[in-house]
Amino acid sequence: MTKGVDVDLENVWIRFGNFVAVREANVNIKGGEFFSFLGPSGCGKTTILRSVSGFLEPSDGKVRIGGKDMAGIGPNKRPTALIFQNLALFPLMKVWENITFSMEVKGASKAERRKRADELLDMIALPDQGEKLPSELSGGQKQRVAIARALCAEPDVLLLDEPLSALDLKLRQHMRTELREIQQRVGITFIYITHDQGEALTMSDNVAVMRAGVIDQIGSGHAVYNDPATPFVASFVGENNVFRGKVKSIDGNMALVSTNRTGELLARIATTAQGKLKVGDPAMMFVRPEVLNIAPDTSPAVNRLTTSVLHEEFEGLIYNVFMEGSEGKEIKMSLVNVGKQRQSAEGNNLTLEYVPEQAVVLPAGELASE
Ligand SMILES: Nc1ncnc2c1ncn2[C@@H]1O[C@H](COP(=O)(O)OP(=O)(O)OP(=O)(O)O)[C@@H](O)[C@H]1O
Repeated sequence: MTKGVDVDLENVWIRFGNFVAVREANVNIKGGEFFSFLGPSGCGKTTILRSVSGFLEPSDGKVRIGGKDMAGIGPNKRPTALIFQNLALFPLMKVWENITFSMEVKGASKAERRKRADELLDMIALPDQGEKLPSELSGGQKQRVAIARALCAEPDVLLLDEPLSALDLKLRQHMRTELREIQQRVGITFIYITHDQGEALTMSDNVAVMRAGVIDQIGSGHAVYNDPATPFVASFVGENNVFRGKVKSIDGNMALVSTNRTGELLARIATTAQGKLKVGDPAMMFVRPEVLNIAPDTSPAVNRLTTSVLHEEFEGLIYNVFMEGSEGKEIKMSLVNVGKQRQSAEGNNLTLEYVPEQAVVLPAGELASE
């Protein structure tokens, strides 16, 4: 099987009439990487994928695969294979025939096809299932057969457009691990489209977070979660509490933000804003639910906020405590369940604290809508 090749988008714009679906996309996807485009519905993820697969030409800019400019090269001539949400296996063909359909079209012998099907069935951990019909497989098994069918054509790049969204939650979570394992086994470039941040973070080497046609950030799951480049990324990837205010002072990479309701809050300036954020600038401070804690009486005043508890919920692994925030938004704190029944604080005031380095300050900007 071929190893993956780089996929590059250079200054790619895609317009439909006056509507800009993708704005100035610059992306370098390394050969053999699992790369995801993550963003809400309608942000342009599928449109980007279509420009890589060749079903759509960019209005401006270049798509390169393996360094080669793809302009004017149709989908059948590109070293890519595409997997959709609706897999559409051929219902009357056996699993092994489904997998090797592309070889049959090219006139390969039955013996060759059978041999290749067995290799691919091993690859997707479904040995000895080749004689079954698709209707005799589970949803997850069908998904794996669709992947094997796409891999049979020996693409350099596999494009996956929300392939797990039709599966139920448990299977979806299981398939994340499977997909990642298959990708590591075959070693080719996977480009994955999803609006599910859990999927993107668990499987990807790198993630591009998109908002309304614009790529806000490209980085590892760790980077986009812990060091978001924009308020949109901070509020779209995972859960976050946001506090609005103005920068009161800056000391190195730390900023003190005066907020309207919750006093002065200290946090680390996000990497992209370091050296740019100035005293007096409108800012947003983000602190994740798992970073908040109940403050002991001795903690320093700058990392503390006092607010009233509205309600609590028990989720098994964690207790979620919802408190009064500003602008009608609740503040959420998640406490790990250590096996002791928690005394509910509903109706009381709580003073919270956090480690300032684990909270992030960004210039004020657009948030993701729920
Ligand atoms: N052929 C087209 N003509 C006009 N507008 C289009 C066309 N294809 C897509 N769009 C618009 O471009 C935007 C991006 O669409 P796209 O399908 O890429 O979104 P997406 O991020 O994949 O969303 P979803 O997660 O819902 O599939 C949308 O506003 C969509 O309406």
